[in-house]
Amino acid sequence: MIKVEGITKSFKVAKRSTGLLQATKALFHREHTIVEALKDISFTIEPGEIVGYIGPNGAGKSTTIKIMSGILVPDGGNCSIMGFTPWKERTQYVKNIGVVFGQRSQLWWDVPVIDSFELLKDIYKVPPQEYKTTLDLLNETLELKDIINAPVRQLSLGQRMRCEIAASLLHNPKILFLDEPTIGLDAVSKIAVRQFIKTINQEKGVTVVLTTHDMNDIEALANRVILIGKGSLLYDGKLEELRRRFGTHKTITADYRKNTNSIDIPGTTIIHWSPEHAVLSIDTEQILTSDVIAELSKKVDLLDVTIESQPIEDIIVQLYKEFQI
Ligand SMILES: Nc1ncnc2c1ncn2[C@@H]1O[C@H](COP(=O)(O)OP(=O)(O)OP(=O)(O)O)[C@@H](O)[C@H]1O
Repeated sequence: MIKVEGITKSFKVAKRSTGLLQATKALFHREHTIVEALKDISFTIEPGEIVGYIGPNGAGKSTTIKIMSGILVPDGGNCSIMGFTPWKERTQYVKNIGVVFGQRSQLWWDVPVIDSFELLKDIYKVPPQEYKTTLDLLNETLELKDIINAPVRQLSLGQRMRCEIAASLLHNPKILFLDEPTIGLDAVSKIAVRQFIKTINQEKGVTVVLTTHDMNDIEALANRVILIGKGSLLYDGKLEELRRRFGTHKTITADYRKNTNSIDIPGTTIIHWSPEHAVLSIDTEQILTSDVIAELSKKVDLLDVTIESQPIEDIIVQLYKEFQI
């Protein structure tokens, strides 16, 4: 469905000069630097997938989404999405995709949301009956009824985001590009947006490409992640595999009968200790979790034990450090 092959994109950025002399010189001769936003990016995405496209600030995520949605033209490489080259056959192509940029609005600021929807219906030439059915469904699932008649400028961020997502789906696209759809939302709105994305993926088979800095979005939605850093693709695979390969720590919390002996176990670090309670971090490359529990039970009279995997957030931070991005 989506095939990206060897995409490259650079931006020419004017160097900013400090000081009056340098600024005057810059009037006559402006120096530029080249930012390589994407270097040879390739991947394919199958119909019905939800893919998390992640990486630190400036990695090239938005640039990729803009190329895939036809807004930007790459310097090199190919991109074929449902048989279209996005930036070449834009008018036909955009009927098949929905795009949400969390930081930018596609709705008209001063008019009621419903007026923006009507306009989008006309732009995309959505048949009236199809529009009504889709709108009814969106109204219900995104709970738009109370906000649809208000102008966008009066909406909270969470309310606006629900409207943005609805707007991107009015023409029943097969693919949805979401660039940070949960940015700035409160916990309840984030869960609602995630639930909705899951529903349209499962019930309507919409393919979703999602960029986010919120690893909870990724855990809740994406089976597969593509990680980029400084314009290069660093990992493409299952989230579970990422956890297995790079998640090298677990946390054990233990409650036991009063004990003042040492609970030092090689391969573990004591994060917290008291005579009846301890929290240990285990390096799973050095020792098995089951061996730690066995060792612990020799040293103390265990009452309760919980084991937690390393949060995906930590694994990603560790990866960014490892890849030096
Ligand atoms: N229009 C532009 N002009 C100049 N440089 C740009 C432009 N758009 C992006 N860049 C640069 O390209 C690089 C990639 O930017 P991009 O917005 O794709 O990153 P990102 O991964 O989406 O980052 P973030 O997580 O901060 O949104 C950055 O170094 C950015 O400064």
